[in-house]
Amino acid sequence: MSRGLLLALDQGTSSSRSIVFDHEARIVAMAQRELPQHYPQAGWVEHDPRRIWADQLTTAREALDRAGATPADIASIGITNQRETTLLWNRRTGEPLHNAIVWQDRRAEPICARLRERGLEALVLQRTGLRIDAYFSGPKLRWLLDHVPGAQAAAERGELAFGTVDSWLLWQLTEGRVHATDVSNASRTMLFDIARQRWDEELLDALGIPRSLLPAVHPSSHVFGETTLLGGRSIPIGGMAGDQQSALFGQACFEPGLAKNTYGTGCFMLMHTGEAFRPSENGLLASNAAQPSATPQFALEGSVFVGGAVVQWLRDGLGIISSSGDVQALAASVPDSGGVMLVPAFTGLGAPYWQAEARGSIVGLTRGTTAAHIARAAVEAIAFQSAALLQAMSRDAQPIHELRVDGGASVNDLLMQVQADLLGIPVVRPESIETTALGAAFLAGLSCGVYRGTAELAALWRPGQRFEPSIDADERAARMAQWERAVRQTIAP
Ligand SMILES: Nc1ncnc2c1ncn2[C@@H]1O[C@H](COP(=O)(O)OP(=O)(O)O)[C@@H](O)[C@H]1O
Ligand SMILES: O=P(O)(O)OC[C@H](O)CO
Repeated sequence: MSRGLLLALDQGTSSSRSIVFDHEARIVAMAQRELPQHYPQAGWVEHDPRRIWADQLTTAREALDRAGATPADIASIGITNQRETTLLWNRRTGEPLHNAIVWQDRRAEPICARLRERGLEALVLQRTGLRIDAYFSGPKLRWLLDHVPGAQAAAERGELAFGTVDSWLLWQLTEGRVHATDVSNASRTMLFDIARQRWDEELLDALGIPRSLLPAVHPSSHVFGETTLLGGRSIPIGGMAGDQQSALFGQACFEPGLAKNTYGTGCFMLMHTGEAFRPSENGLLASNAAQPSATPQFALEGSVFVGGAVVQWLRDGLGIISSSGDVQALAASVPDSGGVMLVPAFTGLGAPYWQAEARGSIVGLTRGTTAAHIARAAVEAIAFQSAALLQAMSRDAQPIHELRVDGGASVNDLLMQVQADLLGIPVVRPESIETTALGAAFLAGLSCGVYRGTAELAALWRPGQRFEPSIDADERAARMAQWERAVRQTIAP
């Protein structure tokens, strides 16, 4: 008899992972492979599409093995992925025409500059919820069509397929039978009308992108296809979503005003905003949330470029800790940062400041400043940046009542406490912080009848630790004002 397990394929920027969940959302087994990064030029980042697929398949087989499961035990597969990363392949041979261009890659900036010169910013914001930026897939695809010899002509003959990583994995799993994506991934291409949920003709024309390249778009919970590559019996692929929207879903944020923050290398904060689309007026991005049905759902998003990475800098740049986990003890060895403020604008500042040229600063140093004060200021900087994002979100949408957290740095209790203090709302860390993969498993389980609806999923979200604010509103306002002063000094020293 089937064990009703769910297999999540989580293809991230730094690794490919596969996790088997049981019906109660508990992890049964997992496997992981690091993904090599390629930097052919300054500002360029690439991944090998074949390596992505090979590692994903290997980890899926390993996870099944470790779970003692056969394909017959797996009710459905969910895919979640690094978003925006752009691939182009030949429909007949399945051969990629180029390495995948990773979301961090800036090479498409001149293409974006031309779109801005043509005055397309308002149209892009209204249709896609996004700013014109090289981050998104559309400009990256334009670059590929311009620079891979013969690509534009082959695309016009209908010979090529474009996809984000979800589409690539689906194509491989279905052995070239299915070319599709979900709304949450499509909404990060800068080519998708997120309210009407279809590819946008005007934007496709503006970028000169042939329609035949594009995948079909479905809700995130949908039977996209099936695969026999994990063994004899075919398994449905029942869910797909971009990783940040998948984490929002895995955190059971199904209602307007529910929000999550993922503390990894950077931080990604998303708030569910319901079924009505309104572009941000505060420098945030709007996208489609992971959708259980065809009814459009939206999320606001803001990201902090340097989150946990500031801790890596303490380790590798300053050498004041020997592993990331040591930062908590060092930062907690002093009661506060002694007036030191660290603004980690190593690569500029993102939302809500959008200061690409800004560079980092440390202010408030005295003769008494120690490594512990710097470490504390670094941890606090992660929380300050996230608090500024949340304030912008609350101005755009509605106040939120608690923040759900996940990601590698969310294990840091001091960081979580400072975050609750600065937000003035509880910060809740679930029992399992594998919420990205869990979101994909939930989506896959819904389309295949393992779960009946989101109410059942909300009951499976298990809070672990809750951090309550411990300072009053006046102190909170004073600390945020101190942060904003430090940011102003950083932007205009
Ligand atoms: N205890 C800790 N306190 C603060 N940051 C931490 C801690 N442990 C790990 N980190 C940071 O978390 C990040 C890794 O988190 P992870 O979710 O794996 O990131 P990503 O998915 O971006 O690779 C690193 O930047 C690391 O410095
Ligand atoms: O793979 P991650 O976790 O670094 O997430 C990448 C984001 O989806 C980029 O938008």
